Amino acid sequence: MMPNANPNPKITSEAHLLDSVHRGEWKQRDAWRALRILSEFVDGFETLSDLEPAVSVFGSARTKPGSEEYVLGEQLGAALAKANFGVITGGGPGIMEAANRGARSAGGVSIGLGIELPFEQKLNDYIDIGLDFRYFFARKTMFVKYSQAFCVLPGGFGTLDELFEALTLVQTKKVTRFPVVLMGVSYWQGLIDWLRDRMLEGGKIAEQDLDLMLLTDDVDEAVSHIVSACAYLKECGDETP
Ligand SMILES: CC(C)=CCNc1ncnc2c1ncn2[C@@H]1O[C@H](COP(=O)(O)O)[C@@H](O)[C@H]1O
Repeated sequence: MMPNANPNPKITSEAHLLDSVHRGEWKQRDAWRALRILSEFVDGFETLSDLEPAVSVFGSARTKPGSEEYVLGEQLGAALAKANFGVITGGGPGIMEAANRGARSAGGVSIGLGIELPFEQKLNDYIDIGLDFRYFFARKTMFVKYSQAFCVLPGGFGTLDELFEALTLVQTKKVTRFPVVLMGVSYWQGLIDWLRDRMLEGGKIAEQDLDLMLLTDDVDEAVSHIVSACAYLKECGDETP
């Protein structure tokens, strides 16, 4: 077994909620937890409901400042801000920080939706509107509800979770069709090939499901794709262009 890097991690509220072992707690505590969950939605709705159009940017928490991917995140944040989009991230380090930093440097609105984690964590230094969530599912609702599009840069499990949640919501028409841009062709191409060769070939998804994503390295292409998709959606509703 791998040694745990932190032998005494804090037990988060979400870990208590999802605990499937201590059944005795369910009856006494979960009803109260429901109220805390509700308050998280209320805070999110109240803080974000006046937000101008925005785009969520996802990507690795581990990307180092100054790296090629970090610079791409900064450029994307700045270009989105110049196109009058607020930039929403998970509020953490890495790509999240890069996109917030780029947005702020271009004079845009920079939003961070942080998450309580078992280890010390604070919002990055480039955020104008910041919220801290205890529950991933409440936070995810905010990303979807207050974004016009998702941009996904290279990342790990968290990034894939956010990408596939968005694609599932669009595919099942739980949200109106909105643009999902994958940035970083060499990083994502293997995944796209696998989706085509295994999922599509195996009949697990439809051809049009792959069309939900634009794959590019080009920040201007990403932003103009989002701008035109948003203009189309405004005019025509959620019919596929
Ligand atoms: C150094 C480290 C692991 C810090 C973790 N700190 C985090 N702070 C905020 N959001 C996060 C964090 N880790 C993962 N996420 C969420 O999951 C995505 C990144 O996960 P990953 O690094 O690709 O898997 C982000 O878009 C974010 O929404």
